[in-house]
Amino acid sequence: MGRSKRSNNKPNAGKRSQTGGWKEVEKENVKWETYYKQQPIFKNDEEFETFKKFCKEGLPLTFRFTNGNNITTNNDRQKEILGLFKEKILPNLDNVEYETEVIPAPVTIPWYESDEVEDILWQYNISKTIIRKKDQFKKFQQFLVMENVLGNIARQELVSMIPPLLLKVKPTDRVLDMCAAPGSKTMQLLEFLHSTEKATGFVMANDADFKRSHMLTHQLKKINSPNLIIVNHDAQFFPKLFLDNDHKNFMSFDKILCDVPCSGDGTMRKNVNVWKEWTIQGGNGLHQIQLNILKRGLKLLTCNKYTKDTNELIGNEARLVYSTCSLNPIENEAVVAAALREFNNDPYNIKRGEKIRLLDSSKDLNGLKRVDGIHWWKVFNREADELAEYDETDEKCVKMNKSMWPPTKEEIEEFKLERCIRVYPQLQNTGGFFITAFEKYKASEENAPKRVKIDENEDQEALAPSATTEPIKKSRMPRDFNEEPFIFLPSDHEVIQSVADYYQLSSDFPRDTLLVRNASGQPIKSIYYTSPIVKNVIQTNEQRLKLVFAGVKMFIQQSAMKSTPENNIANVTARFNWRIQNESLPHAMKYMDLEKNNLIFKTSDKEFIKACMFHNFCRYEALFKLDPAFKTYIENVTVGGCAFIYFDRKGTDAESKENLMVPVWLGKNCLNFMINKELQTELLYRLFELKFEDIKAMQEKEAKEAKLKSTVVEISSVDNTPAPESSEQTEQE
Ligand SMILES: C[S@@+](CC[C@H](N)C(=O)[O-])C[C@H]1O[C@@H](n2cnc3c(N)ncnc32)[C@H](O)[C@@H]1O
Repeated sequence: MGRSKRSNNKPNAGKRSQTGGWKEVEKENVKWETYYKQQPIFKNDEEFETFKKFCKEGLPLTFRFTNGNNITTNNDRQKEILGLFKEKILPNLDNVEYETEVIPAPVTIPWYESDEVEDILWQYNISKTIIRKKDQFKKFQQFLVMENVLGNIARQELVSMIPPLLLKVKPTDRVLDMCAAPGSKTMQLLEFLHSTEKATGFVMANDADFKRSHMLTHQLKKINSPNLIIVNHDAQFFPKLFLDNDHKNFMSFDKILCDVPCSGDGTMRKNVNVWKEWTIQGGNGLHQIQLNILKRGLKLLTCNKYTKDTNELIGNEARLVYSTCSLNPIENEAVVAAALREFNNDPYNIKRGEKIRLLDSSKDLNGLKRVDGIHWWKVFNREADELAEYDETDEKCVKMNKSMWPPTKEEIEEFKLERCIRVYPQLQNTGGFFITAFEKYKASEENAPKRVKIDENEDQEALAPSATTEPIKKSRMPRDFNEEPFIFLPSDHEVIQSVADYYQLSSDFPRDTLLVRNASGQPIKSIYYTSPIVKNVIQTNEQRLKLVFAGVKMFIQQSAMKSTPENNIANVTARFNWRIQNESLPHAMKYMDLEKNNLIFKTSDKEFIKACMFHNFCRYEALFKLDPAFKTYIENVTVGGCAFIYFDRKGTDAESKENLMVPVWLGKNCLNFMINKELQTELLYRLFELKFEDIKAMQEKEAKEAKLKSTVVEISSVDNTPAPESSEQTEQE
């Protein structure tokens, strides 16, 4: 393997010293070493030394080809970008020489399977430092960054991808990600939810940290899912949500991810400060909160039911995955054992006949090298005293919890902690991770206690301030005071009527799931679209949820034409100022008839598309010359509004090329592709094989010219606002 001490010890692995110089973190920690050597994790010192050696090295690069925001259509984009990587980038990465090393080519990871596309996950044993230093990698890095920004490639540590895989999310699932920020696992959950055309379930991503919960919004925008809800709660007290408007039934979740806060000692290859900061107290101090979050998750989980005679699962399997990026048994097996012990002995659960157990995942993720969970471990206090058992009268046990100690002999039999998964850095050159899957089930009826009527109020989860059955007064509304509200528009609202008419959306377009985010409740700037289930969850639980984000921005009003009482949008016939946001087009497209919709101009002419894409404002005369059919189209369409160019690439090009539909703004004399600068770059590279340098030069030239003409070219703005007023200005000049 191309691993050299020098190349993998990253120079940025440190912190500025007080004198201003760069101080490298020393990759040694005696407390950590002593602690782990005493645990029954590694067979002998030699095995520990191998572990330590890997912990000191930089991590390989891992990247996954996703379907980006193309989630509701087919996998053509994913296949095309993967094909491009294999054809144009990969050949340059084979056995690259660097100083005295030869770095082998990237390899695929077989256990990340997708039904549709092969080879979606890659690992390349090279550090970021070399990538930046060596010119040969420049194209590869530009490609990675470009596709990552657009959400077509996910950069995520290999082991961090395991928990969502084990959750086995289906498009119909109600999914809760309890500790979600920064959101790399939520991305995967959404990818799985949208693995078929129609996702009827949803993913609720939660984080207790207010800022981090807002960060999730930014991160997850890449995937632009109308089935996502972002909330901000302490997961220990996550509120029980109602299922329906009459507030009679509580909702349970089919899949729950509990990727809890942890000491992170499995991430020391990436987060070098762990070497400096690791203490015994770090893990000990997190044990209780980890247990509380896990217990809350188990409470909210759907209970699996089995047939009486054959013990077969009825319906879909519900499961919860608990994970940490730590290898410390106090944060892992001790938490899992305590949850099993407490849940299965809780009189409330016994009364309901509900139990929990660990699932056997040994047949899952075929090819992943892993080690079984452990049954016993040593417990140390912050002074590193080894404590044989918990004694509340012993001073040494202050700040310790009884649940930190290993299970009894009987419990070992019952708990099956070997079903937990431990992944060590040396097994397949990754970080360290701990993962285990739980199910909640009803004991088969022969053994179950007689059915008893359950009084929900007995449920101790009233712990949660917002989980009372009393209606919550306005002053106690959990949403943050400064947050804009989420207000659904009535389905017969005139603006909805007008967008549906203008874009010729079919009658099954869900007109009642569009919302606005302003106090007036009127569509002023943007209209967001959610899936029906998301609308139901939000409306039913308005008083309980601290909602951060939901919905994808679908319609945006052009600032040039504000809707006023005098200028009633419904009366505007010559011009229409609500455009469709490019990223949300895959959702809207489902309700458009591509054959009959006369806003769509179809072409398979590469030169035509190139001309449109190359210039921010492309004059019609030039385009008429390239494709005379476009003249007829323009003569019959309303200029001064949004329309679409559909680029059919199957006819002219080889298979597995993505057909593209792009929103355009039609001015009086020219056309403007409404895509942002990042997508413009990507498409010019992907479709026309232009070099990055040439694309950049072209974009700079366009921007300069636009400036010279004092136009407001906003093609690069985040909102990809095409600024029709600027088209107008350009045309007038
Ligand atoms: C290990 S990180 C989660 C990583 C995330 N799952 C991912 O893959 O990107 C733990 C997260 O838990 C959040 N957190 C800490 N305490 C929490 C609590 N009581 N409830 C919910 N989230 C919490 C932290 O803010 C942090 O973002």
